[in-house]
Amino acid sequence: MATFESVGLCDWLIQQCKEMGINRPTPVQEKCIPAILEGRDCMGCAKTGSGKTAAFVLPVLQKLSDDPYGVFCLVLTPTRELAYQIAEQFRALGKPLGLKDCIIVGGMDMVTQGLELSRKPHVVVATPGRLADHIRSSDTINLKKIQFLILDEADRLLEQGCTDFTKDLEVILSVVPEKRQTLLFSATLTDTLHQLQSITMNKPFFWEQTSEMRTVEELDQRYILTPEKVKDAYLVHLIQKFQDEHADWSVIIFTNTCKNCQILTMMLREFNFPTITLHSMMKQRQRFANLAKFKSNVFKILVATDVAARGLDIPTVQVVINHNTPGLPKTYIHRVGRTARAGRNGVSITLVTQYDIHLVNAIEELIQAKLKEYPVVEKEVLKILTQVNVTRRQCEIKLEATDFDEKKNINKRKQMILEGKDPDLEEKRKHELDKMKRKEKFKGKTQEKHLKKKQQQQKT
Ligand SMILES: Nc1ncnc2c1ncn2[C@@H]1O[C@H](COP(=O)(O)OP(=O)(O)OP(=O)(O)O)[C@@H](O)[C@H]1O
Repeated sequence: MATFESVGLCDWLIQQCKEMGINRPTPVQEKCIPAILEGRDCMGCAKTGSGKTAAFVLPVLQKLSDDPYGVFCLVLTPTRELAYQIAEQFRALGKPLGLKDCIIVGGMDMVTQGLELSRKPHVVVATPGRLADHIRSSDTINLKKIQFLILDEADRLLEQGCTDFTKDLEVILSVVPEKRQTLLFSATLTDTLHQLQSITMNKPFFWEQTSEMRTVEELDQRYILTPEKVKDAYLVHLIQKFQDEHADWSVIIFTNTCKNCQILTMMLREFNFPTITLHSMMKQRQRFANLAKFKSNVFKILVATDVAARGLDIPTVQVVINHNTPGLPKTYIHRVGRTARAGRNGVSITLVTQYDIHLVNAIEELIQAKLKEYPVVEKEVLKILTQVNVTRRQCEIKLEATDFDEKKNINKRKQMILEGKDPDLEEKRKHELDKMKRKEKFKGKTQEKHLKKKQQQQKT
């Protein structure tokens, strides 16, 4: 069995790991640490909660202690909360070095960040958008001598999703040296492999955990088939059950929109469940504060959008509930990976409507496992159905009375302007597109009707 000595770590780091309760390397650490210490680029693909962060933090710290100078390492990651979490790992493991780190994320003061950057931290952990803003607006940021560029959740950084990082990445890549070590990590690297390989320079060391299943064995993966209208009653029923039977468990509920997040939080609070929320329409300070309250167990239930789907490491999370079935199987892997971390057990329950069955099939194909039905006494759920739906409606009305939608609209327009688009023109385009889609749908339906009529006529 490998040890931290056998993978090449020096004594002070081994000691520091021990102090943190980390005694033996996990497989991703065992394979990737020696390659990184050798000076190779590295791509590591291992399941959620398998210790990928320490797989890059430890060798970087070792190299840094050999030759500490200037900005040594740049880590990019898709979310602000994750940036803080990674910086914490650097700080904890690098304590004996007196490591100086700097976190550059959106939603925080740019001037303070600029000052911190100018003090030459050893490690910069950043979200791409804000770091690119700093690079564009100032020539004092010097990343020309970094030795390591790390892309955590690398596939997310390179995919063109709703938050598209590719332009910001181009800006960042244009100011870092060509001669560097590039390290890419994620639980879902393989489908963006080609794109990722173009970022690494010298033939990277690639390691992927070989195992039939893409999710961890300690995770009990369940589903509940429910009509859309009964979903919330199931949710309240499940939360009540977990509260009654396992008072110390923490639960994350994932949902698809910020508004839904807000409404579900309000609704669960009406039922006196200690609930808190995390989504991208909140002020950044509030996001951090809510996450801290959830981590410290002050609130046991977190309702979040996919902003919390990747990377967050909260050991007390025993249950993940998907209030909506994720459209992308990859998102499912990351969401349910918030529980059953580092060898612990966990349960995930996905609420599935009759329209989502194809999504479940796609998920099962990717994870190479079948979800099992979660047993529920339906009678119990139906008992609370009316009360839950009335409460939800009341919460919707309450939220409509606030400026939530207006804020959302302003945020959307702000984002478009930042992306160099004209919000009015975009709105017009969207309107036209919707009109065309409606027309097509109508045409399809009429054709279908016509066909059915014809078939009936032929039968008679
Ligand atoms: N060798 C080890 N032994 C025991 N625990 C470890 C070891 N390495 C890391 N851990 C712990 O395992 C937990 C999960 O690690 P980490 O957050 O790095 O997972 P990950 O692989 O990056 O997951 P994700 O894909 O969800 O981001 C952390 O709490 C970390 O402290």
